[in-house]
Amino acid sequence: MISGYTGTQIRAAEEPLLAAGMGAVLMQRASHGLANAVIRELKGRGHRIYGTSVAVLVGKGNNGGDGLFAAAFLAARGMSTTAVLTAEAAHPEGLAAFERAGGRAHLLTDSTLRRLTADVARADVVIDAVLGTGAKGGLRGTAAALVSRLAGSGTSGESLVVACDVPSGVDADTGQVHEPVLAADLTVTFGAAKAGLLADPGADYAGRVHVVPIGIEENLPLPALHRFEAGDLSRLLPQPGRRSHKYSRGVLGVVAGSADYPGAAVLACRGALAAGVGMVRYLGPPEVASLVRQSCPEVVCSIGSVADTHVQAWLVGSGMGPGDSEQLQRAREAVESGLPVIADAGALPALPAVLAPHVVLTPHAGELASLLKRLGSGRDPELDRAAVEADTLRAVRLAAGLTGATVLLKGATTLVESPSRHSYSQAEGTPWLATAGSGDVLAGVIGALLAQLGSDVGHFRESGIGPDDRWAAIAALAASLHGLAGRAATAGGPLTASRIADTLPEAWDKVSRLTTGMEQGRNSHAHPLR
Ligand SMILES: NC(=O)C1=CN([C@@H]2O[C@H](COP(=O)(O)OP(=O)(O)OC[C@H]3O[C@@H](n4cnc5c(N)ncnc54)[C@H](O)[C@@H]3O)[C@@H](O)[C@H]2O)[C@@H](O)CC1
Ligand SMILES: [K+]
Repeated sequence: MISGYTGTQIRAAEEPLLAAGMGAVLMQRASHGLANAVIRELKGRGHRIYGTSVAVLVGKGNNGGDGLFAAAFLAARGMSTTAVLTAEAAHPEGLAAFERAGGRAHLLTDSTLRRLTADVARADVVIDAVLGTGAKGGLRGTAAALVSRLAGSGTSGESLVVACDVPSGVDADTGQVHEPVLAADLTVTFGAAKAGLLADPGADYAGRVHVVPIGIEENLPLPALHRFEAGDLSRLLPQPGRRSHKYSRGVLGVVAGSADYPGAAVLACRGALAAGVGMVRYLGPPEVASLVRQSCPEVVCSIGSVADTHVQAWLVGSGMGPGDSEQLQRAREAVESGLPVIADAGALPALPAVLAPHVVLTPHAGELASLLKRLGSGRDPELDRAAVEADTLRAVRLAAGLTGATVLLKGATTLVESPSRHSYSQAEGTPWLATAGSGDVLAGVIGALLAQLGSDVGHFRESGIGPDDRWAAIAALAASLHGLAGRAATAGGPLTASRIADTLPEAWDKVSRLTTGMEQGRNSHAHPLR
């Protein structure tokens, strides 16, 4: 499990060590970790270290100090180092160490902007150490102009860009982005992962994230965000026992599909079957049921009522529209049943405003904006799709708080939020997953895991996950599996939703073979987060 913390939490954890006079030690650990990560990355790419050029963009605070000390380490390894000071003030000891090591520092002004931009664009490595957790807002003045020019010319695309702690302009707490931001290939972050690196749009700019421990770990509070890793899946995914039978393994009821979108029902059923549910019972219009039967002979179809259908969980809404009144009525009955429900797509606007944690809503950004608008989102009635995308963590938290339901926001990074503010962020997927029907398969996987795991409070408690938060954990496990299946199904080319379902058992099998021992065997100084 990866834990994400807000910048504010990290700064609070640093406080006792700073009070004990350990500030300089923390900065040495951070900057050493940053320099080592740069060296590892260059070696990994087959580049030599000696003679390779590095330009560090330096802000006036401690983030700039980290950058200067790291550049001093790199200069000592024979790299050709240039520091671009974006403010008249710079961390004095850091600057002194950098100059002692033979580095050259230049002040960025209107008159040096053009020349220094060209120098930075030519560097093999660019370290962004302008703003860290102490930033208010984004880059300004000549620093903003330099980064805009680099991004505009595309020249930074040829350099290895490494962000120090966070890409400057990304809010460490929320992942909000203040443009312009230099997109990093790698973010080397100190003490623990920042929540803003694990949520979009911040994650778009962070690249891979490496955590460098600096000795604050025992002061850290409960994390703001969690991310399951393969070892967690191996521990938490259900495994049938020797005496299991199809009913004990979980039965999922599916209310999905319509005359317009019959395929959604098929894909939801395929996702559920691929995710190990004991049985799927489908309720819906005869023409959709007939397609489901043809495509998935395993599914038991009927036109019965929700009340008469014995299941452990319901999936409702995929491929349904506002005109599908009979199906929407079934969706509402499923929610009223008190059983766990995954409510997708067409069901979202049709459900009561106040729900419960065992109801998992799965909107994309546009659907979440509509949901928030319908709920009157209190302080912010203007919250539209763009606003949701610009501040995903806040939007998903708002929705979980207002509805009382568990909310999963689909996207490049999937966020899941329980109403008691237990948050997950999963990013195993690939952009190829953005294909029609992919969300229907995800709904099926969530439904299958709700049916199999929903009643097993103890299973989650053993992992420190409380009863009301287990629904979010189940949704996050499903998002993770869906992402892993998508990644396994593409060799770098297009993907269909059916392939995601087809590949899912293989992805499940692969993670189930992992043991947590493998996780412990990892290099504790560099945790690759994606
Ligand atoms: N506090 C600590 O013990 C440690 C901090 N570390 C580093 O220190 C960073 C935090 O340092 P600071 O608190 O000095 O703050 P930052 O270095 O993040 O930057 C803020 C500095 O720039 C100014 N500033 C704020 N917003 C600005 C903006 N939009 N444009 C221009 N200037 C702006 C502030 O007045 C402050 O001086 C961390 O991100 C990390 O890199 C590490 O060295 C590890 C130890
Ligand atoms: K930075």
